[in-house]
Amino acid sequence: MTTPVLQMRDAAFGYGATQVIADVTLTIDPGEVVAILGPNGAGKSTLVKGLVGLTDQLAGSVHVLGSDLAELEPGRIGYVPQRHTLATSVRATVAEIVAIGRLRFRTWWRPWRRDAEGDRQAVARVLDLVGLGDRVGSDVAQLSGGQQRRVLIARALASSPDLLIMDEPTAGVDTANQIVLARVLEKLATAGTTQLIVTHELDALAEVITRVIVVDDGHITFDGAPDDYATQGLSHGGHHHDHSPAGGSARRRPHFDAGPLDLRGDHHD
Ligand SMILES: Nc1ncnc2c1ncn2[C@@H]1O[C@H](COP(=O)(O)OP(=O)(O)OP(=O)(O)O)[C@@H](O)[C@H]1O
Repeated sequence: MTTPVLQMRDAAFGYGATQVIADVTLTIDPGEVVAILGPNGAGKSTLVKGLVGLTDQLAGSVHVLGSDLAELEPGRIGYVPQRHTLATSVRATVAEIVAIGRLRFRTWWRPWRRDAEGDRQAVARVLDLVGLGDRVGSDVAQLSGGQQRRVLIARALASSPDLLIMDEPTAGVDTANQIVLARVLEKLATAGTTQLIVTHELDALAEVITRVIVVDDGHITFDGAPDDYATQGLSHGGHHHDHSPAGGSARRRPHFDAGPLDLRGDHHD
């Protein structure tokens, strides 16, 4: 039996004493590409931010590949925040931003010893993957919003995460760039990258999604295959209450022979 990438039981998340989302029980297996849908303010961001320590876990258990979330080594979960671009007065090149994702592979006891060639290759590889292989040396401020979003995806991928979380990756991006982004996510899915994507634009990502979770008013109200969401979910106004915690009916990607991205390079000591 494969170890689930993510396993949550009766988990709740919020801000300090304020609970925003509760009773989250779900299992995500390797290779699944899960869309999290739901109205504004439902608690989608609060849920995914809880997985990277940006909101507080207030109840239940959360395990990532068998490890308790509280003990998880940084970088195991890649995170692309919502509505975030790289417009800044601090100048940085695309490669410099993406290289931040490599910090996971520096050791605290020897921070100066780095595998410069391994880092360079990993950065080049993730930039190729997101279609920005020719922009390595560009100033990020010169890139479009959609391209900056792809730089952030590359930065998250540079840490070779077991799970890639993206909060509304296609929001505020024009249709042409949405298509480019959808292709990037498809490529990642083919490589076996497990993805959790908060989105309002399911249509743009229809080809890549293997499972849909709907969050409404701080609870999961649907968890199942995209086809079931399309047929049952819509006919019930998007609020299907036959909640299947283990996602047993979720469609699995029929083929993925490549393993998850491994960009660790030579970080052995
Ligand atoms: N820093 C915070 N402190 C307290 N409450 C917050 C904080 N940030 C968000 N909330 C509250 O948490 C609730 C859920 O917000 P969240 O951003 O998770 O929703 P969402 O489903 O991601 O919405 P959207 O689609 O608009 O991004 C909202 O009622 C919001 O007011």
